[in-house]
Amino acid sequence: MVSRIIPVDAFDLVIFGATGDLANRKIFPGLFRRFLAGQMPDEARLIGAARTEQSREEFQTQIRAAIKEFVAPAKQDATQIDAFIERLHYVSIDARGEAGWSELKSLIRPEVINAFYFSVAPALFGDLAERLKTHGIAGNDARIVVEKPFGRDLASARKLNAALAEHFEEHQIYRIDHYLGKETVQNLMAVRFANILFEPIWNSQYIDHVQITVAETVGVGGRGSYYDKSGAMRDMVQNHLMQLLCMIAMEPPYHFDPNAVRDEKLKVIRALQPVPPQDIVRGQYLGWHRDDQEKPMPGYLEDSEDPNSKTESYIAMKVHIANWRWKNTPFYLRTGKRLRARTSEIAITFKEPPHSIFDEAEGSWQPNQLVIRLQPNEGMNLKMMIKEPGPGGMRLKQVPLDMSFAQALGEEGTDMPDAYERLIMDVIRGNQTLFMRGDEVEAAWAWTDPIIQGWEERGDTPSPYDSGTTGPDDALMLMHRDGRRWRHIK
Ligand SMILES: NC(=O)C1=CN([C@@H]2O[C@H](COP(=O)(O)OP(=O)(O)OC[C@H]3O[C@@H](n4cnc5c(N)ncnc54)[C@H](OP(=O)(O)O)[C@@H]3O)[C@@H](O)[C@H]2O)C=CC1
Ligand SMILES: O=C1O[C@H](COP(=O)(O)O)[C@@H](O)[C@H](O)[C@H]1O
Repeated sequence: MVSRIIPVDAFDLVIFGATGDLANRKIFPGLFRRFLAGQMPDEARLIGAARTEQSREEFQTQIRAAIKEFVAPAKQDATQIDAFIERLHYVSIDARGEAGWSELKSLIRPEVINAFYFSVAPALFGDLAERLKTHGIAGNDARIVVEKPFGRDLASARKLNAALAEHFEEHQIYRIDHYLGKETVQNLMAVRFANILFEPIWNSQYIDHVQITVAETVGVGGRGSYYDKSGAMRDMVQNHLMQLLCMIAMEPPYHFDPNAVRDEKLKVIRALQPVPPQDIVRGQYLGWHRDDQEKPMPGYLEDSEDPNSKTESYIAMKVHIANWRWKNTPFYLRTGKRLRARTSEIAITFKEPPHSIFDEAEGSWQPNQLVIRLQPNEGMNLKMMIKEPGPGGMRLKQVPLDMSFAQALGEEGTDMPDAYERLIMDVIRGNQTLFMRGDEVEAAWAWTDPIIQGWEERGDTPSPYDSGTTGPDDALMLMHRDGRRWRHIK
């Protein structure tokens, strides 16, 4: 079975920052894959824009190389690449200058969908928004797509929102959080709201706690200067982990509709309790000499190039949501770089049955757990108690009801669009459900800011941890002292 392709209408998509890393690694390769999938109409036009002076042909050569490097060899069909490349145009534009805009205007067809992807530093968002309007390029139906980071605190996020709002309505603004474009993250909503099984027990009466883990093996090398001003809290928790938490915690929206979904997420963010310092562990990775590598891998302080940096590359925290559904069910979040494995998952641990009828089974009982694997091997695992087979009496054993989406769905489950492809196509379709609304981003910063300010005021230093491990030992204590354990990162 092959996945159902929903065709989009004709469009002109301008990518500002077309010579940059994100455009080359994700955006253009993703657009090529959508082209291969037959989702791009013949009339689609893709226009790259950046300051670099180059011809259309030189830009086409750049994107050819990007496709070669970042698209799987099995998809490298020369005829298809030629056909895709034909759709590419290039305009040299400085976001802060006036040259190039009339050339861009001449390429934009007002009768088709117009979208403008700001794949540039956030400091340029306001300049681009303003010039798109003053040069009469973006009409009232045009869409703009903005990348993260959307601010570094509440004040800067408000400023960015205000700068965009001067020229565009909220329904035209698509704030990207690429986690929302991941297949399994959307599956969370299907699992919760398309099945009757879970909803009656989806609350603090039945759920003991929730663990959200996004573990990475990569360090911050190459992005040290950006990351050092950000840290795991701003880079991952304020956005990606927050969105995962919202998907688990939100009330059922009345409809799968952009504002209905985002209203419910916003309520969750607003209900997040302040987090006291004892409920947060920050870490920073140390250098590592792996047996299989000749050279030692640098520690965070070398990667960040600031030998005194107090920025965290790891964070674990216990979060409470102050509402009826979640009172007394903690959410434990953790994310870090240079950990043992690349694993992203959400684990929901249920409470024990109110009374056990199996006296002999005492001690062997383990809680039901629903584990939703976001990556790798996307799928779900429901851990259940059954009788241990054999004549040994009523002894209980925990077994997994494990489903890998790839296996369950066959070809349909393996050839999924990646997050960026899906989100760009949603922009063209005009569907904002998987994009963050301005008030949502501000609410997330309003919760994050006091936590970061507390570290800065106290001069907190992150705990060092060995690369290739599960993070600092203090993070184990965060759970142990509550009589709980983190799931193993493997
Ligand atoms: N790379 C990634 O994996 C991710 C990136 N992001 C975000 O995406 C955005 C782009 O990131 P990335 O591609 O890595 O950045 P790069 O530094 O690699 O690229 C920046 C792009 O902006 C262009 N640019 C810079 N100044 C101007 C200007 N004054 N006018 C017009 N264009 C300009 C540059 O081209 P030129 O010099 O030719 O003008 C280049 O094309 C950033 O906001 C980043 O935070 C978010 C998530 C992941
Ligand atoms: O936005 C970001 O996400 C990546 C992790 O994304 P994934 O899709 O590979 O899980 C992270 O490495 C990066 O620091 C952060 O900016």
